[in-house]
Amino acid sequence: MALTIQGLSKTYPNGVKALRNLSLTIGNQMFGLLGPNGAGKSSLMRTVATLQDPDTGTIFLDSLDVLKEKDAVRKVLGYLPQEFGVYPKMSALDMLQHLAVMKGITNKTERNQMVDALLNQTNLWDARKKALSTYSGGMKQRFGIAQALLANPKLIIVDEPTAGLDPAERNRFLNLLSSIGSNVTVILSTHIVEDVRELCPRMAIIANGELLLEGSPAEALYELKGKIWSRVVSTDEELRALEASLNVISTHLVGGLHEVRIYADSSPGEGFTPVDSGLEDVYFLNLGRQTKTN
Ligand SMILES: Nc1ncnc2c1ncn2[C@@H]1O[C@H](COP(=O)(O)OP(=O)(O)OP(=O)(O)O)[C@@H](O)[C@H]1O
Repeated sequence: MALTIQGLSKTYPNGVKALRNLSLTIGNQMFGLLGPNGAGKSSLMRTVATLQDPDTGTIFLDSLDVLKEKDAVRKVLGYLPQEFGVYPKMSALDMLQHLAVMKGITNKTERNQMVDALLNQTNLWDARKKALSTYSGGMKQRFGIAQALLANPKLIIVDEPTAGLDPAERNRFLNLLSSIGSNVTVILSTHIVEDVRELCPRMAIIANGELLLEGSPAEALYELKGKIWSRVVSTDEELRALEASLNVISTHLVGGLHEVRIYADSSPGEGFTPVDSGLEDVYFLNLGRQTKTN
């Protein structure tokens, strides 16, 4: 299914402009929505999930008008919100059964099969009778995916699912996401560049409610080929001097020293070596461009 978002704007009653004339087309692939905290990702995801209305704009899921035909959208939607709420003393098994009934799966045999399959798929079978409140962060997120996959959704939205997971659990979670069928549109909203690099053939970068880039990570990386230069600087003064004269994309501390990454068509000066571009360069470069134009 294709999701077509056009001219979406939202200003909250407190005056915060969360979405500014945002347009995006999301096809049948895992789509990475990348942006820093406060970019507007959750506002966009909640709007697509029919939980809030924009001030202006339209959203279509194929020919379905998302903002008008909310019940029809909810039937084909699986959603893992950023805050999944309070985890009850209920077991994963009972909770999934309950949610399946709410989703209208009234046939008991069908429901049991679906719930058991999801518990297996999300590797929660052994813990299915334990209270959700006792689950670790990673188990909770896997349960979140299990409930999002109930009733075979055509559109799945996961909002910042890997934040706070340890590396092993994050890996497990990303593998689980990538195992979701290719006939489903999955939107992965995240501020973690690596999540998008590992999983998404298409992506968008948003910040401050605006679309900064839409495309494939591979294309975006190709555009930076040969234009990223790195150097280590040892003092803050040196760093500030570089920041004042060059297009500094990012600085990282490596063993207590600053490793500076620069965007330039040719060598920016002595001591710089050309380095492979990474998706993080694409991300920071786009965020930096926005800061400069605002
Ligand atoms: N209900 C609300 N009322 C007022 N302001 C809001 C509301 N929800 C979000 N905001 C503000 O809108 C902006 C966008 O928030 P949003 O949660 O959509 O961003 P985000 O990209 O998901 O970031 P985060 O990762 O921090 O959740 C932020 O400045 C946020 O403080």
